[in-house]
Amino acid sequence: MKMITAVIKPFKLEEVREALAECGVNGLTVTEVKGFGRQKGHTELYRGAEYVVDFLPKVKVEVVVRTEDVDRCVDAIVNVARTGKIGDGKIFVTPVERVVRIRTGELDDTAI
Ligand SMILES: Nc1ncnc2c1ncn2[C@@H]1O[C@H](COP(=O)(O)OP(=O)(O)OP(=O)(O)O)[C@@H](O)[C@H]1O
Repeated sequence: MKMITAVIKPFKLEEVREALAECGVNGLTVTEVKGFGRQKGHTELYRGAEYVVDFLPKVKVEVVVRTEDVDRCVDAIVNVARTGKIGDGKIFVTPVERVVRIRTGELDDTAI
């Protein structure tokens, strides 16, 4: 099993959720985060003064999938989250050792 962590532009969340649902994903976790990549921050005007905003709002989507489903899910996220402009985000794939469904005690593949 692998954890796919996608940091995306917030307005892309709904499309990413739909794309993952079409891939058979049954659950995921969403967190509002801030970050920067090469995009860095930008300058914003607030009450007439200029402020440099160091961190931009992003959405982090975490989804654990079977290893054989990783490529399909990653492709699905890339396809809908890409605008072609800087700051489209990143996807990280990491190993997951164990999953437990608390209600039933089911484990791993059957618990995803
Ligand atoms: N190396 C990293 N580690 C952890 N989070 C990262 C990393 N790089 C980017 N992020 C997260 O992803 C978000 C979006 O990154 P961003 O798209 O700006 O990356 P980039 O590499 O600069 O790509 P682009 O050139 O398309 O802008 C960042 O705001 C940050 O939250």
